Amino acid sequence: EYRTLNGTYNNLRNPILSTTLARENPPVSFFSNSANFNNDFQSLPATPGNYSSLVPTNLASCSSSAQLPEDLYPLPRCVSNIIGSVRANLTDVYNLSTLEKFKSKRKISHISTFWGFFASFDLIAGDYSGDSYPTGIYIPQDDRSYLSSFSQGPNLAIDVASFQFQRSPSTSNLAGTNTATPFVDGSQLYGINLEQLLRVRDYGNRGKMLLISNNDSEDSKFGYPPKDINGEYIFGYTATKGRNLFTDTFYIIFLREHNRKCDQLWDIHGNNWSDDTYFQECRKWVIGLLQHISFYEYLGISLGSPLPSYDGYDPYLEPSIDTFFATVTYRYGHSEISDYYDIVNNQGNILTTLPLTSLQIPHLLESYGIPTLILSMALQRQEEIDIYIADMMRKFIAQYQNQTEEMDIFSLDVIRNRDHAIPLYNDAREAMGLRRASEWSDITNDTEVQQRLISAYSNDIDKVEAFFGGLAEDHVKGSDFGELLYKSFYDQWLSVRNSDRLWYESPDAEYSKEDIAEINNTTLSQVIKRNTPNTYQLPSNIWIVQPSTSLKSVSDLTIPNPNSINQLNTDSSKINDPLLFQSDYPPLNHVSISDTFKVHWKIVNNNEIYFRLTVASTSGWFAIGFSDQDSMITSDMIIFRNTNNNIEVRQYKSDGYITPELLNEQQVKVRNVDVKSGVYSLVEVSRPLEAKGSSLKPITENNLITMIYAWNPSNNIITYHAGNKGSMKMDFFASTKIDEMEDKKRKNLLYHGIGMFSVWAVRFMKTSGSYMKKHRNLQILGVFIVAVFGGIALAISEKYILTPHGM
Ligand code: HEM
Ligand SMILES: [Ca+2]
Repeated sequence: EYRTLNGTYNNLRNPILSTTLARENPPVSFFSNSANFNNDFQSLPATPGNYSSLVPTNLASCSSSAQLPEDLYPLPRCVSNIIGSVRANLTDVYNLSTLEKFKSKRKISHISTFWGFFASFDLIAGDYSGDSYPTGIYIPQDDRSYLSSFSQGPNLAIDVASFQFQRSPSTSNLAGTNTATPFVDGSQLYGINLEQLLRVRDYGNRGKMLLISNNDSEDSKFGYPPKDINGEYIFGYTATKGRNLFTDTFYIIFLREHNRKCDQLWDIHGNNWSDDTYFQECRKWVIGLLQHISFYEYLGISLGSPLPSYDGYDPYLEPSIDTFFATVTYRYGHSEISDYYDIVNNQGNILTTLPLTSLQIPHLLESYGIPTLILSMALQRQEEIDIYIADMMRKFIAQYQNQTEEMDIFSLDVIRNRDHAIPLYNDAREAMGLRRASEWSDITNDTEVQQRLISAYSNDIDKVEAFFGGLAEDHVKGSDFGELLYKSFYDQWLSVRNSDRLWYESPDAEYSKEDIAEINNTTLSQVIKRNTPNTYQLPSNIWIVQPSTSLKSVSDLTIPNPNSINQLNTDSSKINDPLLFQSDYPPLNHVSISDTFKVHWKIVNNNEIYFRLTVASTSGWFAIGFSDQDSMITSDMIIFRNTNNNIEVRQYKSDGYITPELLNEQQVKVRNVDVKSGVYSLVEVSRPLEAKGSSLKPITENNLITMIYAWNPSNNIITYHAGNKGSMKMDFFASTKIDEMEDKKRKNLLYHGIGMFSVWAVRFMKTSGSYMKKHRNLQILGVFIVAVFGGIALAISEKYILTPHGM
C-alpha cells in the first residue's frame, strides 16, 4: 500500500484529516480558561497601543515594561529586545567567555540546525492569511539600546516605526491551520497534492524526480532541481520564509537518493515495473530513510537519546500536530541560528563567511557545491538553545521571489503565540502535568536569564509567556530542552510515529524485512556520501563538532624553554612606535591580520626570515604558521603567549584538527621583545628559510605559501580560537618585484572581489520602481554587507598582491 500525498486514508477510522492544528497538550478545554488570556478567542491580548502604532508615550520604550499595568502584556518587540537580545559589545569579538556563552555547550553542529528545519517542513506549514495588522509590531523608542555592536556586524538599527503582522485565519479556537501532513512522509519533497508533484516529478523516466545537471562540476553531475524564473529551486513544498542553501542541501540529497534508488531498482525490475511503481517504491524508500534519520539521529541528538523502540501502530491516536508544538516548541530552532557562517573547503580553510541573509542567495548553492556546504555545517557549532537570539534573526531580511521584507523573527514568535491563544508558561506547565514555577529559580539558575524574564514581565512569574519561559528553563540533562519543551517535543514525535499506520516498521506499510534492516543500518552520512562526489572526507560524526580544536596551554608543558625570555637582548630604545615598521623592514612587507594584530617581515642574508608581530594586547596569545599544502594539515606554527608582560615563544607542529604538538627542536629564535603594559606586545623572531629534516615548512622564492594565523587578545590560555583565525597565501619575496607579478594573479583576485559584489548588485538592479521604496533601502543594506567582503578582496588585489582573500 502506498501513501496518499495528502495523508488521507492513513487512519482508517477517520480517513479524512482535519487541517487545523490540534489542541492536545495542553487539552482543548484548557485554553478557554487560561488565565485571562485570549478568552474571547478574537482579540489579541492587550498591549500598550493594542498592536497599532498609537502607543502612549510613557509606555513607548521597553524600559517602561517594568511598570506595565497588570492588564497589559509587553510589546512583542520589547519581549524580543529584553529577553532575546545578545547585547554584545565591540570588545566581545575577542572575548572567549562571551563567545562561548552563546555557542552550543554540547558542541552540536549546524547539521542538526538545518536538518531540524528541513524536517519541520514535513510536519508544519502554517497558513497566515488572516486579518492584517499593518503596524502590529511596534518598534519601541529605545530600540537601539538592545542592539549589539560587533565591529564587523551590519547596521542593525531598525529604521521603520513598526513591522506588519498577519494573523492566522480565524477558526473556532484559533489553533491555526496546517497545510502539511502530520506524518514524516516527505511532504516537502513530493508536495501535498498532485499539482505540486507535477512540478517536480520527471514523468516517464523510471519514476525519477526532476534533477538537472547544468554545469560540469562533479557535484552537478548528481543533478540539481529545476528553478523558477527568479532562480529559486522548485520543490514539492518550500517554506517561503526561511528557505536557505543549507536546508536546500538536504532536499537535494534526498532527491538524488530517490533517483539513485530508481536506477538500482531498474537493474532488477527493468520494464516489468511501470513508471508509477518505480516512483512509489522510491518515494517509500526515501520516506523510510527520512523517518529513521529523524527519529534515531536527530532526536537522539536533540533529546539526548532516541525514543523508545517502536512497538506498533495505535489506530486510536488521531494523526495531528499540536499547536503548542508548532507555535512554541519546534520554533526552538530560532535560537540555534548563527549570524555568520564560515564556508570551508575540504581542509577546513575558510573560503568565505556568509551573513545569515546571504544564505538565501539562490545560486550560491551551486557555486559552492553540496560537499562544501555539508562540511561547513558539520564543522560549525550551532548556537545554544536558550533565550538568546542571533542579532540577524531579530533584524531579518527575508528574500523570496525577488522581494524583500524586513522582520524580527522573535517578535513574530511572541505575537504568533498570542494569535494562536497559547496559554501562559505556568498554565502550560500545569496542563502538561508539570509543577508551576513559583520562584524564578524554579525556571533557571542563570541569574542573567532570570533578570531578563523579570524585566520583561514586570516581576510577575504568572505573566511569563510559554515560548520564553520554555527557552529559559535549564535543560533536562543531556538534552537541548528544558522540561516543558522536552515534554512537548517528545510527546509530539512519539505521536507522529505511533499514529502513522504506514510507518516504515509497521506491517501495513509492507516494507520488506531486508529493506527495514537496511534502513536501520543507514546513517545520514552514508546517504550524503553516496549522493555526492567522492572527493572529500566527512568527520565521523557530523552531528557534533569534533574533534575539539583546543590546544594545551603552554604552561602545562614541562620541556625547558630554549628561547627563554631572560636571555633576550632587549633593546627597546630602537622601538618608538610599535605600529610603525622599522626602517629595515621593507615598507610593503606587512599585513594586518586584524586591526589588533600586524605582521612585518624581512629576509636576511637570503637564508633567514624575520617576523615582527605586533598585537594590541598584553594578556593574550597569538600565533602564525605555515603550510605548503592548502591546509592546516601538517603545518608548522609559532605560538606567542603573553603572561605578566613576558612573552613565551614556542614552536609547534600540527597534524590537522588535533591538538598541535610542542616540538623539542625549537629553531625559532627570539630577537627582540617589547611590551608596553596594557597597550601592546611586540616580538621579533627569526627562523631559517629552509631547514632540512625539520618540521619547518620551506619558504622559497616564486612559491606561494599558506600562512595560517589565530589569536585571542583577551585571554592567554590557549584554547579554541573561535572566529579569530584564518589563512592567506603569501609570497614573502614579492615586494621587491611587484611590477613583475603576473597579471593573471591580479586578475584572479579582482575577479573574486567582483564576483562577491555582483551577487547583490544584480539583485539590487532587479528591484524595479513598482516595488516599495522601503524595500529598496533594504536591498542597499544587503549590498553593503557583501560589499565589505567584496571590497576587501578588491582593495587587496590593488595594493597587496601578496595577500589574497584570507577571509
Ligand atoms: C534561517 C533561519 C530561519 C528563519 C529566517 C526562520 C523564519 C521563520 C518565520 C518568518 C516564521 C513564521 C513566523 C510567524 O509568522 O509566525 C517561522 C516559523 C517557524 N520556524 Fe523558523 N526560521 C528559521 C529557522 C528555523 C529553524 C532552524 C527551525 C527548527 C529547527 C524553525 C522552525 C520553525 C517553525 C516550526 C515555525 C512555525 C512554522 C509554521 O507555523 O508554519 N525555524 N520561521
Ligand atoms: Ca508530512
